[in-house]
Amino acid sequence: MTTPPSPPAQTTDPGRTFALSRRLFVYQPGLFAFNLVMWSAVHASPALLTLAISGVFRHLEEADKLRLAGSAGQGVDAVILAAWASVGWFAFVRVSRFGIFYGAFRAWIELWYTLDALVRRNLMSYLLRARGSRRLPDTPAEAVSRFRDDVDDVAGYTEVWVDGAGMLLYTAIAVGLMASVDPLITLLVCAPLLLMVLFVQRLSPVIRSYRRRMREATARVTDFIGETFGAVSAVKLAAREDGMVAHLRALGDVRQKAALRDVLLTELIRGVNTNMVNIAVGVVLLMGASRIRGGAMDVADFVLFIGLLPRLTGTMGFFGDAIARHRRTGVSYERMHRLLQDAPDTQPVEHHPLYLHAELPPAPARPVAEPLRELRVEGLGAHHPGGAGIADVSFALRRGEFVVVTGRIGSGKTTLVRALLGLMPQDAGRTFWNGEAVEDPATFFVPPRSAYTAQLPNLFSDPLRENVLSGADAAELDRAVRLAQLGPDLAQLGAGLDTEVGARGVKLSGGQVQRAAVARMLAQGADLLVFDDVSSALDARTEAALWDSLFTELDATCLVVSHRRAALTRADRILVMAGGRLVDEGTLSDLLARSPEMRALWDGEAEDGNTAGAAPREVGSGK
Ligand SMILES: Nc1ncnc2c1ncn2[C@@H]1O[C@H](COP(=O)(O)OP(=O)(O)OP(=O)(O)O)[C@@H](O)[C@H]1O
Repeated sequence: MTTPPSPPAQTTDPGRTFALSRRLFVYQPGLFAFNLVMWSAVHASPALLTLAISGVFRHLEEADKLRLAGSAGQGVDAVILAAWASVGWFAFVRVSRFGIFYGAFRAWIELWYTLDALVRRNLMSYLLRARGSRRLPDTPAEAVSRFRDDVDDVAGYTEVWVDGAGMLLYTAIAVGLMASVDPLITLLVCAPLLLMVLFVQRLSPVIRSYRRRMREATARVTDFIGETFGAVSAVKLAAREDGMVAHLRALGDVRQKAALRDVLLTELIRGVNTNMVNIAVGVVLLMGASRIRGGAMDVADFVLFIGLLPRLTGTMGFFGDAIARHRRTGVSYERMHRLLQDAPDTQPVEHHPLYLHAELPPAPARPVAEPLRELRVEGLGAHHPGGAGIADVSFALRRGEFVVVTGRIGSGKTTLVRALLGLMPQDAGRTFWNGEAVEDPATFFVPPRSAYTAQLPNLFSDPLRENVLSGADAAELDRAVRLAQLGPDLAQLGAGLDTEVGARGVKLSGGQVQRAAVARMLAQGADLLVFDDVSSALDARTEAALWDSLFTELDATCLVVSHRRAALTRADRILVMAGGRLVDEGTLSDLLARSPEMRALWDGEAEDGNTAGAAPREVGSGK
């Protein structure tokens, strides 16, 4: 599995990034403003500290001069008092910085996590509800990375603005103070620092490409490990352990080289940066010493320079980094947009309540749906990215019918039910529920109208009970378990319904996963039940018992993908798919009489030895 390269940064519009970020920051304007004030105090207060220290030296120098000039008494005392006042001021600022920093940090964490949560909520909400965007454009690992890294980048970008105001204030004060003392030294010190920032800026595409390669190499290793875990038995069966280890080692080597390059460049820049500060301090020491000797500068001014300089480089580096982060944020917005596909680009920053400090409101009651009388599908078409799919499929399903979709492997059965239910985009056709056109199948075909069991159902890593109920009324539990033929399994599983099923239900057998998924579907009490080949992991007798119990106890309408006789013999009508088209439709006896395709399927099934319930059921017979 390869990770597609990230979209290039230059395609992002910096103005759009500003607009989206602004919308995000004002989610809680009070909290944002509080952060701005607190962090301005944190960043600008060191200038006050340096001023205080410089003040101490200035007063001491003054006292010395007064003493040398022969004056004593009140004048000197007043200056010494002023020096103590500066020390007191220093101590006050120093101590209050602890409090300010604590408050600022708490406020920042609150803001950051709130914005993180908001963006994640917005992405998830769109993925769960949006039309036509249900198929993820990339791998699930990529989607997780959007939720983790890109959301962090976008919400963390607030830091640039929160810190920026304080940094700007500090830079203005520091440069102003230094220039008022000695413009030439200020220029000599600031110019190389500025050049360094520009140099790092020029290097930033290289830094980004090294970083990107490192992330891609890491993602390849992660993906490979994930795939290996998912295919342990296949690897063992094929005796491919050595090959897998060698491949992992090769991926690890590539990752190591990419990581080394990235870290080396970053550390090199950091080293040069730190040394630039040392060089700047050296310049001040050399030039300052000669100026002090010449009387053009006093110790207090000198202290001012030495005190303000180190942080000044930090702030300049910060602004260089801020530009890079702005671009990175733009790229993150673009990636999220790609994940959401058809969403407006403002979707990640929309304002919605988060309930971080309050109880969640109760889930909205399920809408009361009009009971199904007839489902009609006209000219349905849907295609997978490779081009395979279904075209021009039309059929109708009336209340209480048991309709089986059958066909050879790859004939389009699964594609038909998934497209019908809106689980993949349709590219043609219309669907009518009791004569009313269905506008958005994905949000329409949900309980209580319809429920679906996939060919390979997913369970959550929860107790079996939670998996079966999945939000349904607990009163439905026993009946759903019984109808789905899950009862005998409960006796086998040590903890019955309290059994933890493990990630994706790995602690259950294939058949148990399918029966649990069927029970989950039945618990929803839906009108239309759609089964995609659930019989593939059920023995013929259990399958026959499953259909029989549905007929006797439920008033449901069923659309069932199957090639098994247990289902075919019970069908009111059979839809025969071949090459992505509906090639025939009728009762089993009619189809067996006229359709060579149906006869081939029926005979193929007999060869598999699946003969439970083999006698064709009369059309319209009671259930
Ligand atoms: N995710 C996918 N991406 C690309 N092509 C796909 C995808 N899923 C199915 N196809 C292709 O679409 C066609 C129809 O597949 P589909 O799964 O609908 O057939 P099916 O009749 O349900 O097969 P089976 O009996 O094996 O479940 C096949 O050619 C298949 O290769």
